[in-house]
Amino acid sequence: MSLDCNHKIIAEKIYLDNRPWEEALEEFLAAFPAESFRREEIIPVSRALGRRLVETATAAIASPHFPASAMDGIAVRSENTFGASDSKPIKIVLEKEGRIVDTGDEVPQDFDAVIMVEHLQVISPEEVEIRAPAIPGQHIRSIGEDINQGDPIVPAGTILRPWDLGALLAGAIAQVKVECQPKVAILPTGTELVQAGTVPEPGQLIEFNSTILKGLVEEWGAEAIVYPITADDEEALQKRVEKAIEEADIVVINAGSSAGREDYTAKIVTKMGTLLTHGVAIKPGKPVILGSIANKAIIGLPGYPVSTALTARLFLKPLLEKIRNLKVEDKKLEAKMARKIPSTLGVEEWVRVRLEKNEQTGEWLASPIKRGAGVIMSLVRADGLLCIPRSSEGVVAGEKVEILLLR
Ligand SMILES: Nc1nc2c(c(=O)[nH]1)N[C@H]1C(S)=C(S)[C@@H](COP(=O)(O)OP(=O)(O)OC[C@H]3O[C@@H](n4cnc5c(N)ncnc54)[C@H](O)[C@@H]3O)O[C@H]1N2
Ligand code: MOO
Repeated sequence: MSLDCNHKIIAEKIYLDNRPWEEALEEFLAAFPAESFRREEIIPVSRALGRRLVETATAAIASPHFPASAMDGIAVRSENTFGASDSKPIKIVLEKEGRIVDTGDEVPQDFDAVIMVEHLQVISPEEVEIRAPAIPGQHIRSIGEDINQGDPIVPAGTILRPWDLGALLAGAIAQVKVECQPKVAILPTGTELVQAGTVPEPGQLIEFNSTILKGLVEEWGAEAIVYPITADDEEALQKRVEKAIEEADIVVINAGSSAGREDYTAKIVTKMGTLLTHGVAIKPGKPVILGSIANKAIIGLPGYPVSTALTARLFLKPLLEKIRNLKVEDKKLEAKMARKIPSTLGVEEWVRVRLEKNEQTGEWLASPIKRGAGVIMSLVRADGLLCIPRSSEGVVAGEKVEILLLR
């Protein structure tokens, strides 16, 4: 918008779409074949948690790769122990017939059993007595007991878990070929914003949405690249977007999404690529922007923090899931509404709720929290989100609802 000389507001383009978000999302996802974002890289095993393994990894060495004692005690030759009993104890001369070993130590050659220290009677510093025979192989972890050299350790396609990484390292695999994480550029915008750590003057606001987004992006298995704050300046924003498109697969522009004088996102997407959606029928988060520039995905997330978080959840999460071919499951819970919440027909509304358990019935009771999209504390306080569908004018007290958990 702009002001004419009589200071009246002149509308340039105020209308936004009012599409169902599912329809906008479907069209958006269809614009990006997942394969076009998939790349592979070789990285140290220690950094590969949560990554998809591209090639089956086979053990370079066996584990253990030497016969290892499984207990603290002495290594013996089992043949020297046969016949030992309470009535006929056998003496073992240390350094000759027995060697002291701790758990994990190599069992010296020619020794084929370990007797636990609890089962020894010390006669002198050089001699111990045993009262039961040792079975050959007793308390010895043989070569390859865990992993044989050349054995497949983790099959291709596995999303690597902590113990997968441990097994790879045990098999002397130091590096693995994995799928790259999608890269998400996060561009906070707004002349009023100042970097966290700065004391804000009146009119200035501490920038924090990029930290929320970075956390979400990492939770959803992608790499976040947070850019410095861009002022509300069309040329500056365009330059940032050009750079971000070169560096990332997905560019998230935060704020500047609605119809204000300094809201440039939709304009820039239209100029540089294809604007698919500007505005969906949800509250909060209505002015979301979806598009593409040079085959990269562009998402304009509304600036209010709750709108930012919700629209990221609705549009960025599914795109990352498509690229990674992996769903990050939502946690849900059935609850009963503590009181009535009215909602606008035709708009899907997402309400933050607190949950309380009725210890007698075991039922969960959901109470709505303040609705403002600028109230970050509503997310801090909330246990979950309730979605009131477009077709509904609200929920009534006692109604059974499904809550998307935030904890
Ligand atoms: N005339 C109209 N005004 C507005 C409409 C509308 O349809 N017509 N939509 C409203 C809705 S709904 C939303 S949501 C907001 C979205 O606004 P923008 O995406 O353009 O964001 P801004 O106006 O720049 O910022 C809103 C608010 O959020 C703060 N903000 C922005 N970025 C950050 C950040 N990185 N960290 C922390 N806080 C941030 C910003 O300072 C503002 O206070 O528009 C309504 N207006
Ligand atoms: O869409 Mo806005 O996020 O309702 O306030």
